[in-house]
Amino acid sequence: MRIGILGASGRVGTSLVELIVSNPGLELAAALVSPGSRLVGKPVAGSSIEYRPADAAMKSHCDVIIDFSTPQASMALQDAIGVKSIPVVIGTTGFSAEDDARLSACCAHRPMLISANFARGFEAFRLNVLGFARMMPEGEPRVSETYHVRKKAEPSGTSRLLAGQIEEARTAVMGFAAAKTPITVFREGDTVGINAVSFDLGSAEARFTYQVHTLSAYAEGAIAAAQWLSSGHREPRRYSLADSLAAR
Ligand SMILES: NC(=O)C1=CN([C@@H]2O[C@H](COP(=O)(O)OP(=O)(O)OC[C@H]3O[C@@H](n4cnc5c(N)ncnc54)[C@H](OP(=O)(O)O)[C@@H]3O)[C@@H](O)[C@H]2O)C=CC1
Ligand SMILES: O=C(O)C1=N[C@H](C(=O)O)C[C@H](O)C1
Repeated sequence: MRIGILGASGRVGTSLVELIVSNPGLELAAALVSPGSRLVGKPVAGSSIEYRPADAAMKSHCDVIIDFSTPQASMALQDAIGVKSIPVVIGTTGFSAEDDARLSACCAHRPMLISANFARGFEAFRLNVLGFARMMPEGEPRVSETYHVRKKAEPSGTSRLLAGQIEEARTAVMGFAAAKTPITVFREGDTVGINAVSFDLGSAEARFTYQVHTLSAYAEGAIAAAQWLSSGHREPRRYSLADSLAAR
C-alpha cells in the first residue's frame, strides 16, 4: 500500500514516516511539507523519496493519504485532490465549522476517516466516559487536558469532542439542554497527551484519565485506519474511528 503523508516533518508525521519505512508491507509514496520547508528536496531517511511541497501530492500516486498538518494545509489538500477518489485519513484538528462542512462535502467523492484522536484505547475511554454521563446525568462534568507547550492554547479537538458528546448524552437523558461542559487547558513541557474527565456527584466524584506516552500511539492508529479505509471497496462517505474499529 502506497501511503502519502501530509505533515511529514511534524511530530506525528515523523512518527508516521518512521513506522511506514520500517514496515515491509507499506510504501512511503509521498512526504509532504510546507512549500518553504528547509526539507524540500532532501531525502527521507530510510526511503527512496524526497520531501516534497504539499502541492506535489497528486504527483505521487498514493493509495491513501494521511494528514497530520494544519487546517489550512488540510483544506488545500482537498482542493488539490479535487473530485478524485483517493481515500484520506485526517488527524489534523482545529477546523472551523465551515471547513468541517467542506470536508463532509468532499466525502461525496472519496472515503475519508476523520478523528480527533487515533491513539490506541482512546475510543474505549471515550465510550466509558459517555456511558457514565448517560447513567449519571446529574453528575457535573469537567474536561481537562495537558499537552506539550508548543500546542495552541485553545482546547484540543479531543477535549472539544468529549465535552460536546457529554453535553449531547446528558441532554438526551435529562430531556432538557445540558449546560456546556467546562474545559480546562494545561500546557506542560513535552507532555504528549493527558485527557481527563470528572463527574462531581456532590458526595462522590468519578474520574476518568487517558494518557498517551508516545506519538507512535497516534501514528499506529492512523496507519491502521488508513489500511482499513483503503482495503476493500469503501463507499465514498465520512467515516469515524469507531466505524473502522467496529468493522475489524
Ligand atoms: N487525531 C489525532 O490523533 C492527533 C491529531 N493531532 C493533530 O495533528 C496536527 C499536527 O500535529 P503535530 O504533528 O503535533 O504538528 P506539527 O506542528 O509538529 O507538524 C505540522 C506539520 O504540518 C506541516 N505543515 C504546516 N503548514 C503546512 C502547509 N501549508 N503545507 C504543507 N504542510 C504544512 C508542517 O510542515 P513544516 O514543518 O514544513 O511547516 C509539519 O510537517 C495538529 O492539528 C494536531 O492537533 C496531533 C496528534 C494526534
Ligand atoms: O496536538 C496534539 O498533540 C494532539 N492533538 C489532537 C487534538 O487536538 O485533540 C489529538 C491529541 O489530543 C494530541
